[in-house]
Amino acid sequence: MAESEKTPELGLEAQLLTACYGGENDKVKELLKTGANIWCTDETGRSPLHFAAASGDVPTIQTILDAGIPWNVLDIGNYTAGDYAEQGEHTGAYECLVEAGVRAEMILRALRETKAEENKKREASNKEYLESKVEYSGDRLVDAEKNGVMMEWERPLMIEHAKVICSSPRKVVLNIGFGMGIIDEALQDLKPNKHVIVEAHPDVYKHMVDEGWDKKPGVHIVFGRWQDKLDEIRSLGPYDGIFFDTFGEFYQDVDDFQKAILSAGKEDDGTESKESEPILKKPDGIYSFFNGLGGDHKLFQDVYCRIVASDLSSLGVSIEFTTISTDSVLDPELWKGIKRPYWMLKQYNLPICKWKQTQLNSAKNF
Ligand SMILES: C[S@@+](CC[C@H](N)C(=O)[O-])C[C@H]1O[C@@H](n2cnc3c(N)ncnc32)[C@H](O)[C@@H]1O
Repeated sequence: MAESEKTPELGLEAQLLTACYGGENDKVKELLKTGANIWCTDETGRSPLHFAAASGDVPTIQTILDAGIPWNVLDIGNYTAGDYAEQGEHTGAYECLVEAGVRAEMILRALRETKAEENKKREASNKEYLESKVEYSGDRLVDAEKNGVMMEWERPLMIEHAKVICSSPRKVVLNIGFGMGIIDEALQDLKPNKHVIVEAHPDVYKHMVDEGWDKKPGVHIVFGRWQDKLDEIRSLGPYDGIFFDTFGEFYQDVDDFQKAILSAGKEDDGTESKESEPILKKPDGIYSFFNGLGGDHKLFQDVYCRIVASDLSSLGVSIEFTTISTDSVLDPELWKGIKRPYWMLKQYNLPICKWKQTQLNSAKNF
C-alpha cells in the first residue's frame, strides 16, 4: 500500500474519546496509562465522560470519573453527561452519574462544614440581595440585577404546594418567603386558622403591608430573616404545614432550616429541650419546599433530590415527589428580560415530607 493510502493514525486523545464512545474500558485504561490527556474534548466541548455516558457502559464511566473528570462537567451546548446517558436510554449509566454526584457533593459538604465550624457564624448568603432594591413588574418580581426572584409561571406549582401543606381548613401554616404572595393567596383560599409569613426583604415587606396582608384575619407577618426569627416562629407554632421558598440562599440554608423545624427546641445551655416539640407538628405535620435546586440541569436536580431525601431521613422525615409538567416554561419568550432562566426542566418534582411512621412508633415505645 502506498504511504498516502494509509489511514492516518489518530492522536492519543482522539483514540481516548473513540474508546469511551465504544465503551471499551480496557482500552480507555490503557490509553490513560500511555499518557492520553483526560481533559481533552472534541470540537463541541464533549469530554471523555460525555462519550462514555453516550456508550452507556458503566465501567467506562467509572474509569473516567476515577481519572478525575467531575460528574457535572458541561459541553459547549450546556449538556451534562447525564443528558447523553438519557438520550441513549442508558438508565444504569444515568444512575451511576447521579450516585457520583451525590458522593462528590457529600464530600464537598463535609469539607465546607469543617470550615464553617472554624468560621462559626456564617454571613447571610443573600446579604447583597437583601440590601438592594427589588421591583414588581407585571408577571414577575426581579432583583436589581434582573434576576427572577419570583415569576407568575410558578402559580400552578404554588397552588399544589399550598394544597399539600394545608389539606383542610383550620390548619396552622407557616410560609417562609412572600415574593409575589402567590402561595399565600392559595393558602388563604384554603382557610387556615393561623397563617404565619416570614419575609426578610424591606421592599417586599412594604408591598405586603401596602396590599393589606397585615390586616388579614389570622395572618401574622414576621419581618426579618428566618434565621434571626426562629424563637418568634416557634412561639407562633407548632404548624400543621410548612413551606420554604427563599431567594439567593444555598442548599446549606435549606438544610439548616430543615434542622431548625424538625428538631426539638433548645434549652438555654444549647441542649435539646425535653418538653419542647419540633416546629413542624408531630405526627401529622407536612413540610414542603420550592424544589428549584439544580433547576437548570436534570442531572443536578436529581442529585439534589437524592441529597435532600437522605438529609431529611436522618431527621426522621420521609420524602415523596409528585411530578408536574413544566414543558411550557421552556419557551424562551417567557424568560425575556430575565438575566438567567432558573428553571429549564420538563418536569417539576414537588416534595411532600412527612414524619416517618416507624420513628413515631419507636418514639412511642420509648
Ligand atoms: C421566591 S420568593 C417566594 C415566592 C413565594 N413562594 C410566592 O408564592 O410568591 C422568595 C422570597 O423569600 C424572601 N427571602 C429571602 N431570604 C429570606 C430569608 N432568609 N428569610 C425570609 N425571607 C427571605 C425574598 O425576599 C423573597 O420575597
